[in-house]
Amino acid sequence: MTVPSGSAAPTIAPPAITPAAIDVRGLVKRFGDKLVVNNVSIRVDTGAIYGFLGPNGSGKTTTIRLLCGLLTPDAGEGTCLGLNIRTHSALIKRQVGYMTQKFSFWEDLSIAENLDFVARMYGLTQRRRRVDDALERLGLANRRRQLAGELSGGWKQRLALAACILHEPKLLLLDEPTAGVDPKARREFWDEIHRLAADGLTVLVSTHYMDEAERCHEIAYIAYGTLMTHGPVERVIAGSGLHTRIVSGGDLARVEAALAGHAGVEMVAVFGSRLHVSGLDGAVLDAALAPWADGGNCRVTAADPTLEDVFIHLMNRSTDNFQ
Ligand SMILES: Nc1ncnc2c1ncn2[C@@H]1O[C@H](COP(=O)(O)OP(=O)(O)OP(=O)(O)O)[C@@H](O)[C@H]1O
Repeated sequence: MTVPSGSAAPTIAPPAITPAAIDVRGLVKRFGDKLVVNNVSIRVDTGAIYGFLGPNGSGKTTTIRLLCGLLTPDAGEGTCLGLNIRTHSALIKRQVGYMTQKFSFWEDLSIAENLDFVARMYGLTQRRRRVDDALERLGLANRRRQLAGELSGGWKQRLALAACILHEPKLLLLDEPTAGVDPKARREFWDEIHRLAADGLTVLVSTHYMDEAERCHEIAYIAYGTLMTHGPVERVIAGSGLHTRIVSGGDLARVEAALAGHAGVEMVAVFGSRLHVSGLDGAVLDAALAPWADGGNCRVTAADPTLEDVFIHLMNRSTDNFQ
């Protein structure tokens, strides 16, 4: 391309730097002699959906609470929404919407009445406008008069989410928000979360579902207080160092039994008519599979590890020091 003489050379715009919604370093939390959060540092971009995964009771909820000043760390520092998590927790809390695992409604009140009740409880101004906005945002407007007790699991979760955004928070904390909800309702719930994030809301969500993890912009895997990996899903998978082979055809149950516990084979599991085999060294894996690929009638192909492969691998490598 030629630049006409006399005109200024085109300038290259610098990459957009998103301010961090959360930026914390070295967070530590103990309950009694149990080290529940061990030196965790995390940065979450504004408008990002950040997922927390890990075994039950391994510190996900505690970490999320520390990140936004709902709990005070024993060590560590940082900011949430630009405010110091130690000294400004009251200010942070006002800008946080928290959907706990146990949201409760008044079953005999309608959806709109439940939301109005929540708005009154929190002393919000412009209640009517806020309730109408939340109903509209979450596709609940047509159901506003339906009793909460009659709602299916998916709609109940939406009502819970509506209650969390009534005060127009900047940060949403969702603690396993779709546990027990069917796949279609879960997908719709996540569509809503993406719409909220697109409008600038930052979302921290804990989940045990792989498909939900894959819908997060970034994820963190926490096992027994330790942050084992974090980043965008593709980077977490690539950084795992795992190699995976798919075995099909032949007597898969026999292959599985032979490979379980075999040196170099970290994981082996049947998925329908295919066997997933993963390990840290591709050559060792191929050597373990050679008798089945060459002598047997199995087909062995290389594949990318899935997120589930990576998480099971991480879980196998971590030790439960909470017991
Ligand atoms: N207030 C508290 N006092 C004492 N122990 C606590 C407290 N809160 C959490 N714990 C303990 O800290 C550990 C981590 O709990 P946390 O709820 O953060 O885990 P989690 O990963 O969110 O679990 P889950 O997936 O089951 O929801 C658990 O052993 C739990 O029993």
